[in-house]
Amino acid sequence: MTRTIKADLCIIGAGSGGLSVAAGAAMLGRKVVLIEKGAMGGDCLNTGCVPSKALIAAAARAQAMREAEKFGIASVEPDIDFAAVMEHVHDVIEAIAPIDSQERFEGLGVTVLRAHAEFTGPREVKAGDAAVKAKHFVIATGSTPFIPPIEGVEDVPYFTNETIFENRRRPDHLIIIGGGPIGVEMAQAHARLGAKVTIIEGGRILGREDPECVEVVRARLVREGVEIIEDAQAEKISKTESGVSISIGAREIDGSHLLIAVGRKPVVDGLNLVAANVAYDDKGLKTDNRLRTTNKRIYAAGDVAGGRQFTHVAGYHASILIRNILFKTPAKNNEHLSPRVTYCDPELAHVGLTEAQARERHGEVRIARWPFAKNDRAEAERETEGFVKAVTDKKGRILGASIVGHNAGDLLQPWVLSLSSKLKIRDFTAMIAPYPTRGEASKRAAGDWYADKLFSPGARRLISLLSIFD
Ligand SMILES: Cc1cc2nc3c(=O)[nH]c(=O)nc-3n(C[C@H](O)[C@H](O)[C@H](O)COP(=O)(O)OP(=O)(O)OC[C@H]3O[C@@H](n4cnc5c(N)ncnc54)[C@H](O)[C@@H]3O)c2cc1C
Ligand SMILES: NC(=O)c1ccc[n+]([C@@H]2O[C@H](COP(=O)([O-])OP(=O)(O)OC[C@H]3O[C@@H](n4cnc5c(N)ncnc54)[C@H](O)[C@@H]3O)[C@@H](O)[C@H]2O)c1
Repeated sequence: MTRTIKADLCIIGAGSGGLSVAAGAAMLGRKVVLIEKGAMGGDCLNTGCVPSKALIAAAARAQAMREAEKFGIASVEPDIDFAAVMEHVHDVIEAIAPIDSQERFEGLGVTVLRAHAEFTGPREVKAGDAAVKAKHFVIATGSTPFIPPIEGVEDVPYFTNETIFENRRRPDHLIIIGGGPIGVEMAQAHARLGAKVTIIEGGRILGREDPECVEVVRARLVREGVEIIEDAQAEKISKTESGVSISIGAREIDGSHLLIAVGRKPVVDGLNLVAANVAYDDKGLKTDNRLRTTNKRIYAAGDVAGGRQFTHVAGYHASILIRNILFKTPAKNNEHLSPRVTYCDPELAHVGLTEAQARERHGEVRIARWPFAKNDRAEAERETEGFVKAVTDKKGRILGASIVGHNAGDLLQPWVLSLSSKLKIRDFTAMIAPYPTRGEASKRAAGDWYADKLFSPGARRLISLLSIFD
């Protein structure tokens, strides 16, 4: 028999987006129903950010052992127990899982239903034996791996991010189709853990990023033994005795395992969105700038909203929805100010416009730059690859920043703040940065922006003139 539950807010999907909306609304005293058909925590906790970063951390330890010699410590080839590495990955998931758990959310007062949800009308959802009637709905159903229609793909075994962290046997030769963030992060991690790795990329690896930064990452990947084949379309995949074979033109690449990482598609199937009057396309739900769908009582959050696919963006969407739905203040989605970081080594972090985008939109731009090769901390730690690069308009308004180097994701944060707070490059020069930190490179980049003017013949003349007061 169907039971009816009435709520202020019904959220479909307990991933990064749905959980953040649910927690905020429950803590503000609203009656919330959260529906999840799979594991609590969604993609990020179970098959995305958390396992990938845990695997990357293990791989970094292995690499540090190989490179210890530069510190006067004997380098050794690590003895890697791949199954134990995956145990570590799952330990990390388990350690974080309680924060996203059903128990925690029930403790906050949320009604959690573990079932597939689908709309039965514009203001009603069915989930298991429950019919949920709510004043507002949030669709936060995320995304799944896109599997390209390459000939033979249906007849071969392959990993996606949903299965690769279950693999307990080190691949002899992992072929990765797709050189985006998933492809690059997984390539380096597996190579460092002892697998031979080949990336097959249709365009250029990390194609959204500043090419100058990508070159630094590419050089490191190649140095560590990752084979990168770019501008290459996989035309056919076949099963072989030892694994798979990929045809690219006349070339055949044989490997033991295959990972497909060519992008993700929004999860809209099975929601009966027609009954809810919610429009969507291949990119996701159609929303306005307040994240409302074509049904004004139904909102979107996270990957399914059709914008950037990051956990911090899903969390940001949640804050926009809380303001729109609960505080009734029209809050706009400005996710173009959100950063992105690829957690390869060296990391590649970016916010705002790239140099190419800035030149296209603003014409004349100026670049502030500082290499880690001129940073004392980087030198002490023998991690001098990469640089800070910021793009400004003629007057010093910051338009974007890219950092490639060790810990770039953390180093990017002041630049993220500078964009959201509309700071200028001179604000960086006014800051006192602690010595010796890698973060000093950002201040030095800003100083570099002024170098031409500060040390110009005109400035020298002025100083000479002022010396009459000595
Ligand atoms: C390998 C990998 C690494 C990543 N690394 C990072 C990173 O380092 N940093 C970063 O910011 N982002 C990263 N991401 C992206 C990040 O994981 C996603 O952007 C984020 O998880 C999206 O959250 P979401 O809430 O939109 O969707 P999800 O987390 O996918 O949650 C959606 C939930 O909805 C449920 N659901 C779907 N349909 C229904 C239904 N009909 N009824 C009930 N429940 C339903 C699903 O089961 C799922 O649990 C990574 C992604 C991958 C794949
Ligand atoms: N560090 C992070 O924050 C992080 C890490 C992993 C994933 N993510 C998120 O997950 C999303 C999905 O990642 P992704 O790497 O799967 O997708 P992506 O869309 O970012 O990159 C996919 C790559 O595959 C290539 N490609 C597409 N079709 C191809 C084909 N047939 N043959 C060869 N190459 C092909 C594309 O040119 C592109 O470079 C990311 O965009 C990001 O939002 C984030």
